[in-house]
Amino acid sequence: MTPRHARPPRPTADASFRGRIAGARTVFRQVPGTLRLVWDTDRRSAIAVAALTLVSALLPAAMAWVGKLIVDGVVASARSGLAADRVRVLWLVAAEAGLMGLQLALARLLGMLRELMRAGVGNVINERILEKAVELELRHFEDAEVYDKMQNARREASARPLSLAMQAFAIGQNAVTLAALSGLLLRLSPASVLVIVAASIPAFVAEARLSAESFRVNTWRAPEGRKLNYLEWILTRDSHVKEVKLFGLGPLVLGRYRALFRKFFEEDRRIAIRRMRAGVAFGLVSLAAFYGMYALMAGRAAQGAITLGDLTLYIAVFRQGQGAVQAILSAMGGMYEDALFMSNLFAFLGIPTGGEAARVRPALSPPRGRPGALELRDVSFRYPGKQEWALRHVTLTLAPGEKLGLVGENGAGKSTLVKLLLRLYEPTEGAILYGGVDLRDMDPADLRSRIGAVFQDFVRYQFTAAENIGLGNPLHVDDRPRIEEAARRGGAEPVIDALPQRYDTVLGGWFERGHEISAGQWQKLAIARAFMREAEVLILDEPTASIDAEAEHELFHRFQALAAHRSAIVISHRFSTVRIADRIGVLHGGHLEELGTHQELIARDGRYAHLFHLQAQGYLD
Ligand SMILES: Nc1ncnc2c1ncn2[C@@H]1O[C@H](COP(=O)(O)OP(=O)(O)OP(=O)(O)O)[C@@H](O)[C@H]1O
Repeated sequence: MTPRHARPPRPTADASFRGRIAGARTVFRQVPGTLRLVWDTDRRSAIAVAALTLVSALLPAAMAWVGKLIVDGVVASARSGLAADRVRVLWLVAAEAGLMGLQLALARLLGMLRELMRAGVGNVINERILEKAVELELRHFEDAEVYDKMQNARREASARPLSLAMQAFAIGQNAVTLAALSGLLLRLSPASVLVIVAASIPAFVAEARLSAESFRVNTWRAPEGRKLNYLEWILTRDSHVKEVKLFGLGPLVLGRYRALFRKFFEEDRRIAIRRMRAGVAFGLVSLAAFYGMYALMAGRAAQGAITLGDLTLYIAVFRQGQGAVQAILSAMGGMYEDALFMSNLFAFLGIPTGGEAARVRPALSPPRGRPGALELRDVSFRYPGKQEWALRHVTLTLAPGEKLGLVGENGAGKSTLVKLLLRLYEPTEGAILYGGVDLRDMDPADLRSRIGAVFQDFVRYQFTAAENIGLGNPLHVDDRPRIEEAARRGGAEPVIDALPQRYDTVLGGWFERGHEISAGQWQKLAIARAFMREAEVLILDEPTASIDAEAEHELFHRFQALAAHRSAIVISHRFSTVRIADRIGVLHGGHLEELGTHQELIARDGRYAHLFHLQAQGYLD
């Protein structure tokens, strides 16, 4: 079950100017880390992009200057009527065409490099996220907040870092362009440089605010986004289709999907409209600034104070300058948004792990080969963030080689006990010892390598039958004789024999040529998987839920023989199964209520005896 957490308060922006500056500073602190990430991923492309960007940055000024020379040349040539002047003009036009061609080629080249980098960088980030996911512990996956962080990071991870780097390049490029243009403009009118910059600032502020809002909305939305994915999943998964059809769930789920989507869409629409309004308003401000200055310069040209070429230069430079300023400001806005998302990614990558590491160094390790005694000393456990105890004061010792049956109603705490034994969680109170060593002092990998387990919700790997078994021991995933032996021990041989390509048959319906098998057959493979390792302790959490009575009988007798030297814990709702265990524990509401042999518990005439007779009666009737 996924624990429900109280929803965090909806984040509100600190609206004060100081708060905003501080917020922006925190956000932009993500920039160096991100750039380093991109740099580390693909240095050669990064250098190439930087060099090409620099060349592109100088082109607008060069073209504006050539444009001015052309106009002045035309005027001069018209006045002089000399052929040499005409030829000079033609050369200038050819030069401008050359510059345009260069610009075009550079833009394409940059586009291609960006595409290649996008794939490379995206992949590296995704790998980091997956590596982190491998590092995370079960408690993280069962924590909705951490889960949301992961989804948030995954959603945006591949695109954002490169986007941020490209925004940084765009800022650099436009800054160089602007500097070159300003150099030209200063000659004519220093005031216009100031006008260009001043007219663009309000647009920038608006853009940054809207970016922050769009980020807040997206982050806030993560839990709902997950719900949306889940609804989509219900309607598109093969495993759900039977119930969806039978109960006619399509319209209901689709309705919920639509309602959620509409809510998202409304928020997006609101932001898009505000963006559009701000864009129009501030665009008009820039336009007014441009035409004001244009009128001024046209007047000066009309008076003959500047040449026609100067006026042309002025128009080109002013337009391009304004474009460059706006590009810088919008790149800064975009960078702000990217950096916000990167803070999400870094937050995910920064989730502290290693909580499972052994408390002592070097970690303790009981002797291998023979099972050790498994001891629960007054163990109590509460799931993180929960008030109720899932296990309370459980004390129990499992002698080496002993087989323990565990029974109890749904929610009694049986699976929780298994999670503690595997050290997927630690006891809130008390301690668990294996071979005399507290589990917290052992390396979890060492502990887990000694345990073979079949979980209630075992996995159906959409791989070959051989891999489905071999994955029980990654070191031997290709070791066919060992896999065959595990299949024999786990009673999976008949399943394999019935498959068209035996061990090489791809199982499940997800991929082409996949061969679907029954729930019981899947379960037999899962049991065989547990036999892939020389486990000291076997844990079977309801291993027989899907297999038929005859197979169950056979499994348990084989199991008794195979597990002769191993300890075992078998959880089952079938009393006919657990009765063959050496001792049986009855869990009730997290308490170990009864413990003893089948005979002892029957003689005691308590809960076990009651439930046993109830089930036996059911069979007899
Ligand atoms: N991940 C979790 N987070 C919070 N509470 C949980 C979690 N998993 C189980 N619980 C709670 O802990 C208690 C024990 O659950 P557990 O899964 O151990 O029961 P069980 O005996 O294995 O039941 P079943 O026979 O249905 O498999 C239940 O009250 C359950 O609601």
